Amino acid sequence: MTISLNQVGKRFNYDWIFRRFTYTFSGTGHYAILGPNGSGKSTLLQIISGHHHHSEGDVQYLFNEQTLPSDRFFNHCAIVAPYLELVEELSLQECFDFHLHFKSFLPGFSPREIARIVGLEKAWKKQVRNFSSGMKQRARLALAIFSDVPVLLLDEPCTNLDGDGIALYQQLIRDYCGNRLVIVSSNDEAEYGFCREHIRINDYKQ
Ligand SMILES: Nc1ncnc2c1ncn2[C@@H]1O[C@H](COP(=O)(O)OP(=O)(O)OP(=O)(O)O)[C@@H](O)[C@H]1O
Repeated sequence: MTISLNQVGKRFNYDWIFRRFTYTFSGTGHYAILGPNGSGKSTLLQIISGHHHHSEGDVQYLFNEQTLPSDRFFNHCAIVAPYLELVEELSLQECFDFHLHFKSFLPGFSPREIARIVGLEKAWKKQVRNFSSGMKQRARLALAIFSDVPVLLLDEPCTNLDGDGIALYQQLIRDYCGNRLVIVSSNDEAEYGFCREHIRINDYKQ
């Protein structure tokens, strides 16, 4: 997968959040979008994912050397982000079943096995509404990282995780993300330390 942004800018009302962002994300690269609070990291990730529309410039997706319409990109990526809510009424088991209507898991992994790997085996029948915030984040990570997709978009992926949770996240990245395109929006090195490419959003103000 190749994602190319050419002269992309985003404006909310009269405020430009960033401008003239030109960059290509490709192959199995690992990229970190860095910058202080409110600088536009999350907004850029949401433009890449298609959740937000850009105000100027072009975003193009290339898959198997063919142009992918932007409304099809969603099938090829999985997202972890604080604004993406789990369905609170469902149990973890139901959550995984629901997810499987849209995306498959990596070959060889059953939902139960995935729950065990992320330390949620005891919560299998528990309603998500009764999960702690860290348990919800583990569930979000599980659903995204074990999705059989070539692109992972991670927005503040260690939000609400304790030390063990952060170590788990880093292990999941090592074990399952080596052969995928990963873009992390963060200002915490524990979240993006594995990324070789660093993009500073503050370089794209005006
Ligand atoms: N829907 C919106 N309407 C108006 N302004 C918005 C909207 N969404 C984001 N913004 C503004 O865009 C700017 C960038 O926000 P964004 O969430 O992308 O920052 P961030 O770098 O991810 O910050 P943080 O590190 O705090 O998560 C902020 O000034 C924010 O207030």
